[in-house]
Amino acid sequence: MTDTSTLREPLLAAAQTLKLELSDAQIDKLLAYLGLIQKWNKVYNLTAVRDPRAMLTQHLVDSLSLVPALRRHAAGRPLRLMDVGSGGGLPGVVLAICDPTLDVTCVDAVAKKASFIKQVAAELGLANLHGEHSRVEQLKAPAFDLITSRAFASLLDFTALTRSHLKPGAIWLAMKGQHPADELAALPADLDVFHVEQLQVPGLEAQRCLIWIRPKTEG
Ligand SMILES: C[S@@+](CC[C@H](N)C(=O)[O-])C[C@H]1O[C@@H](n2cnc3c(N)ncnc32)[C@H](O)[C@@H]1O
Repeated sequence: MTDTSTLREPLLAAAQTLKLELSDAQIDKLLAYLGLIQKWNKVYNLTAVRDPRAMLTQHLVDSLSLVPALRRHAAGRPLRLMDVGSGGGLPGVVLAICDPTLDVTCVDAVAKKASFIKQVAAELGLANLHGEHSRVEQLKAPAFDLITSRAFASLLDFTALTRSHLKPGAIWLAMKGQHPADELAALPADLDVFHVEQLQVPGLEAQRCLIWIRPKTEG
């Protein structure tokens, strides 16, 4: 596996800034995951970011910024989560590592990316991580408590394509850059955007926010 030991200190510092408690084993797994992305990037075409330090900040720490909010919401409940358009597993793999009570399915339309997730699950011993090769609109799977996405689609497409996969009472969590006013305005009236949360990503100047949505009829 690629040596990621020089990234341990910056990762620990980022976790501390996010006030995120992570065990040594979780830090080890996050670094090992980064090592697997670096090792297999050319084969699986996972990310355009090549520099390991940039990968740490732009992908791993960016995904980690979602974890405090998710822990607050899950409060230790064993929830089923789908990360749609997960690509190389962002944020799905990071969530599976940081919260073992979540059962995480990473769905992607590209077979190689779903294979990479299965490989990560096997190599890191993550029994709560699954890779599914499917367009999400054709996915056959039991319903989920939470559906996340990062750099996947507009809020309208994200919610429309995945609505049939929500359990009663389930919610969507969309990771976005700048506050997406136009995308929010395009959502149908039967959806409730019940929280828009600013995220601070240590080391990133860019704006980030998290959009919490649920169906009004099932809220
Ligand atoms: C820009 S990438 C983002 C990957 C990852 N979430 C990230 O933040 O790095 C978008 C991903 O969505 C996948 N995708 C696009 N349309 C899809 C669909 N209808 N169902 C499942 N995956 C899809 C693509 O194959 C691609 O891997």
